[in-house]
Amino acid sequence: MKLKFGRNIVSVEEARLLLAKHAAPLGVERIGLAAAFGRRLAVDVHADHAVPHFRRSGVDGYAVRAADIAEATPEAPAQLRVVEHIPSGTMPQLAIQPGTCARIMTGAPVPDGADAVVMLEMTDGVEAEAATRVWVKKNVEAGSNITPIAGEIATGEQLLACGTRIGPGEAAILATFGCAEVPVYRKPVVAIFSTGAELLGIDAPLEPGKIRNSNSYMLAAQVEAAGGTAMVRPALSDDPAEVEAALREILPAVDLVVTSGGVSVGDYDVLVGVFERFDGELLFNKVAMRPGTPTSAALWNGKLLLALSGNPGASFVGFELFAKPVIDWMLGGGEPNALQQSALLDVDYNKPSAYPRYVRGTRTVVDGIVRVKPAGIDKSSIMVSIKDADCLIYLPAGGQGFPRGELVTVYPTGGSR
Ligand SMILES: Nc1nc2c(c(=O)[nH]1)N[C@H]1C(S)=C(S)[C@@H](COP(=O)(O)OP(=O)(O)OC[C@H]3O[C@@H](n4cnc5c(N)ncnc54)[C@H](O)[C@@H]3O)O[C@H]1N2
Ligand code: MOO
Ligand SMILES: [Mg+2]
Repeated sequence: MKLKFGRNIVSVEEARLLLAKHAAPLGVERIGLAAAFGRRLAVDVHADHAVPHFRRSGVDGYAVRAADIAEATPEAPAQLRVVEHIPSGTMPQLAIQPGTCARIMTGAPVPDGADAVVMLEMTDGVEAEAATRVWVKKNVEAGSNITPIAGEIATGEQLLACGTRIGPGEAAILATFGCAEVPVYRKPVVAIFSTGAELLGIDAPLEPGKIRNSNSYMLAAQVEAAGGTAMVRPALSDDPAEVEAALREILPAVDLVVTSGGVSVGDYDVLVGVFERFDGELLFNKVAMRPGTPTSAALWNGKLLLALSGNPGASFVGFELFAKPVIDWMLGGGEPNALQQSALLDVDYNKPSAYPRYVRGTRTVVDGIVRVKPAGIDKSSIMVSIKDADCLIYLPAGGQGFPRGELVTVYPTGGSR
């Protein structure tokens, strides 16, 4: 099989579908709630009790029978006998009988017999008698300042769906219901290999003709932002047998392998050689997109291998389009483009393209409208502008380019999904 020039092209969407078939959620682990932020739940969460589970006072004041103070005014306050004091966390001991009340604090259980709580500010007490007698200066409606049992959440209600990412609101729910240990999907471990004889370690001095391996660290940061665990492996040479051996060795220990470089038509484009000799299943080896047209993917012993173009811009974009959704599917997530936005193009973009383009973009919001422009020079060999990208600008194929003011679709990059 000769792949270098004979390749079957698939669309970005087709490529994603091919990957999705092999990117099921990983196993489930139970971890402490504080360690689970950002992870995805592996179960539905239902309320096993009501919230609140007692009638809860919303203010500091007196729990009363509304009928007892129906006529109360500042001039003619209603006098009530205080039968007990109820701090938060303490159950009342006495029911409220006509003519009596209980001093009660915010969040405390309202005693039986009471049907309203009057705020402290609406009452007067004589210092010496304050503990036992109060004058209420205003009437309140029955139900005032009391949250009824289940007023917020009913028993049995579904609160969170399997696959939900655990953020602040989810953390509050899980804590409320005593989920000290949370079942979440395991984080995918992603091995990252760069290929190419020109690559130096990042701690090595520069040598003529060589460069330091920046892609591996860029990709590792992308893996972590996507919710995976990055495992940066030493860069590989241009020898297909050596690359195949390194990939075979790491495969059992990881959930996904991402390589960068060596997928084009060059003499030393080693991944092409690996795909020609290996015993896995090639999923695709050309995608209708720019940059990263030669992006390839294979299935090897049940594990996905994603081979990204080596140019830094193409590696970055390829990761966002393909590896990020794979990692999120493994984490129990769903739709990869859920957070796509519409934005106004802020510059003329005059480069037409035979394939859809995914341009690294920088967004701004002006008067509530999202505007976007390319992040620096839009060339896949350019690394330095990646730091300025917060999205990919999708530009469909064909045409004469796109004028400033055109409404375009953008996909947020990095941890934003
Ligand atoms: N005759 C053709 N030549 C090229 C074509 C083509 O269609 N016909 N496509 C060009 C495009 S577009 C791209 S993208 C690259 C893809 O190349 P590879 O995926 O084979 O990647 P390499 O050849 O290994 O490297 C390309 C470029 O990127 C630098 N690189 C690679 N790895 C790293 C790394 N880990 N850190 C930093 N920089 C890296 C490498 O030194 C090269 O400069 O092919 C074009 N050529
Ligand atoms: O297709 Mo290359 O991958 O543009 O940059
Ligand atoms: Mg090459």
